Amino acid sequence: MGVAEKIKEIEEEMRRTQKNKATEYHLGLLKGKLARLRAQLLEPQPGDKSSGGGSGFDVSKSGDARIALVGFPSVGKSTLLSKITKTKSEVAAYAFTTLTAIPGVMEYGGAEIQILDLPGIIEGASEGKGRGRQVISAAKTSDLIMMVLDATKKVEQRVLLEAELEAVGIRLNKQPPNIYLKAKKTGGVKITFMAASKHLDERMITGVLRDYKILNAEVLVRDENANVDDFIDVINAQHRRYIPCLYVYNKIDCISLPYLDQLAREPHTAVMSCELDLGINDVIDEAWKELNLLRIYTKRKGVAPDFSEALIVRQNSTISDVCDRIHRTLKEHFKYALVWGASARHVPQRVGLSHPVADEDVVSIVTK
Ligand SMILES: Nc1nc2c(ncn2[C@@H]2O[C@H](COP(=O)(O)OP(=O)(O)OP(=O)(O)O)[C@@H](O)[C@H]2O)c(=O)[nH]1
Ligand SMILES: [K+]
Ligand SMILES: [Mg+2]
Repeated sequence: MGVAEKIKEIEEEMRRTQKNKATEYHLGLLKGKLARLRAQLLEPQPGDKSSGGGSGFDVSKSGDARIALVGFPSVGKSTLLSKITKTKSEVAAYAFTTLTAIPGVMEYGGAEIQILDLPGIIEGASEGKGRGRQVISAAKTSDLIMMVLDATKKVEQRVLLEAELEAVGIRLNKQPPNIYLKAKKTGGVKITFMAASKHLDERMITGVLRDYKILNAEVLVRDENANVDDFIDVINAQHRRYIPCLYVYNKIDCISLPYLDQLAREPHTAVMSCELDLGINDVIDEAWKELNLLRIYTKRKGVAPDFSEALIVRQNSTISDVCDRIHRTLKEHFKYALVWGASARHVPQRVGLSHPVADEDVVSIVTK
């Protein structure tokens, strides 16, 4: 029996099994097996270069971040790319207009963001239907997934897409589980719970580990809410990607106002109409927020700041990180910095290396 058939069989058994306290352990083991088989499916097959699990489209990363446009056919991914970048990607009313990854560059306040237009995917994509596997592999390399949805279609489209991404190890808007796992050579399995766990116990953990042939390990469960899915994610950490996701509903020109209002209130969601040029800027602003990056503009003494080029740092960065981005040895000569912007209490504020910066701050470094 091939891996794909084994997966089908387990999925079937899980569907047949009623969910209750008595079957919890059995279901947990099945989930572990399923994740193990899916990981096998993602390993590149010998002699299989293009459709192989691991490989996406051959587009090199560029700029400060990459956003992947993922969605069913004809939801308007290429229309959006053509609107927000200088790249033109073919747009048409029929499904699978886009057949490969089309990169474009979006300028955003001095930041350069690569936008990847991708072929539409369909249910079964994670098992390799259509270009599904390649599309998902490309999505896995992105810093943000923009899930483009057709506001006129059923809400289930979103759940279906999420399940496809989930199946290949993408976790949307989620932090890695707070569980420590280290395989050992000897000593058996040692499990410590930092607090009484609501969903995990020793039997479940050792049972799943045994299926992965891990017989010696140290496990530390730090989160009382962690469940067996989280534990399986930790075992399969090398195949997991935790990626922020912005749900973008397009074609709002075709839906009612109350429904539009309802969609717009969902978390991590933005709504737009490429046709009427509505909401596009909000989509871009929201995407920038989800990326968790900060734009810092540098200023030389006596000269106006240069807003055409931003230094990009991660959220929670400090002046120290900004210095590192400017030059490797700048900190050695650092005296103080002047900051204008949201992070400054008064402008300009004189600060040290540990001062946390905010998006769109203007920073001037004064050296000894
Ligand atoms: N009503 C309406 N139609 C739109 C909107 N945006 C795009 N469309 C139409 O939707 C159709 C599909 O657009 P595409 O951009 O080709 O969609 P896609 O997601 O790239 O499709 P594939 O590449 O085939 O996966 C085209 O006929 C567009 O003109 C919109 O905001 N409102
Ligand atoms: K299309
Ligand atoms: Mg397209």
